[in-house]
Amino acid sequence: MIPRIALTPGEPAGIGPELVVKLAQRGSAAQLVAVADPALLRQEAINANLPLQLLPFTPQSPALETPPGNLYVQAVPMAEPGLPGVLNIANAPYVLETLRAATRGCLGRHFDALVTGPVHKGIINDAGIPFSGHTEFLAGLAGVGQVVMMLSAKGLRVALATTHLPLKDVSTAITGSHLEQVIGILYQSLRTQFCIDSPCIGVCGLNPHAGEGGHLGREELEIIEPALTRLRAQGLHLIGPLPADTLFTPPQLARCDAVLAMYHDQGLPVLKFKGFGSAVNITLGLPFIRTSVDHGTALDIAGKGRASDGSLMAALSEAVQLAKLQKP
Ligand SMILES: NC(=O)c1ccc[n+]([C@@H]2O[C@H](COP(=O)([O-])OP(=O)(O)OC[C@H]3O[C@@H](n4cnc5c(N)ncnc54)[C@H](O)[C@@H]3O)[C@@H](O)[C@H]2O)c1
Ligand SMILES: N[C@H](C(=O)O)[C@H](O)COP(=O)(O)O
Repeated sequence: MIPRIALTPGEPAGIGPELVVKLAQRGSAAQLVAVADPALLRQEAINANLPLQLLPFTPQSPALETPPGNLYVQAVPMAEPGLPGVLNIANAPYVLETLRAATRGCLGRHFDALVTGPVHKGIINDAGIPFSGHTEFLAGLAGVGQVVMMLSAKGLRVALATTHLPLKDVSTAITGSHLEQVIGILYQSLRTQFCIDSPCIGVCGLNPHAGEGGHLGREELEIIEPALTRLRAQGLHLIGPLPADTLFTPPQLARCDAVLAMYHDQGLPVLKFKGFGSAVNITLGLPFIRTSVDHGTALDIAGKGRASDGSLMAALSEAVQLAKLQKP
């Protein structure tokens, strides 16, 4: 099987388009289809002094491998030409349209997976479009109520109970039924997508020292522990809730196939310290495979030829592996 992968380069002023052009230089045993403005990709190739031939993508034809220096393209036009490092609200709708087009292709089974480059959440909001991240946006497009963000580095998987939420709203968002849904999706994905028969999930507490028996917060006693008890009764192997600074130590991590952090900056700094540059962001619970890079738009180095495509390569490789598992 030759997997057909949709690639969205993300924010046109960021490093995403450059990384997609770099990735194309390697060629691929998968069919790589950039869902993007062809003029942007051509300009990036000229800037980087790299060869690039854009080939038309026809969803009805059988999937083909991608020769080095080539890229299939499904065209989505930008509103205005972009400059590296310079955000432009006029192009925010373009960024979202690439995601809509790629998602339609995934839902219609024209693509076997979606690999996303980094978007700039701020400029999309500045353009007047509420947007908190791919994870929530793709769930909305797919009509799925709950998905789970998981980042994976060598030897560590970290999933999040809440994603792009102000810290002051985290505690109220962590309800028993929410945790049961999130842990249920994580557990099933570890079994079916990552082939772990009986996964063990380590669950962080929310408060310092997991609440210190109720003296430093009661969410562990009143919400997290009861949810874990209900899930254990269904046969799930769960550790915790443990203080995050205990769970993120080598002896505890050695017991777990994944860690569930209660909020973004409880889990992702640890994951990125371990694997930034080659880690992969995977959305669990979507009706299609979606992986992404572990970094942002890096406006400070856009157009300077310094961006590393390590995480994009890892995201592509993970997507291909998951697609082959799903459709051998
Ligand atoms: N997958 C995504 O869409 C995604 C992920 C993270 C952040 N973001 C968004 O990106 C924007 C900028 O975020 P930020 O500045 O916090 O993080 P960032 O990852 O863009 O940059 C942090 C630092 O890492 C460097 N860096 C990042 N990627 C690199 C690469 N591939 N090669 C070399 N150096 C690299 C940058 O130059 C910068 O110094 C924000 O709007 C944020 O929301 C998007
Ligand atoms: N939370 C992610 C990170 O820090 O790497 C990033 O913002 C991307 O999230 P989405 O895939 O939802 O855009």
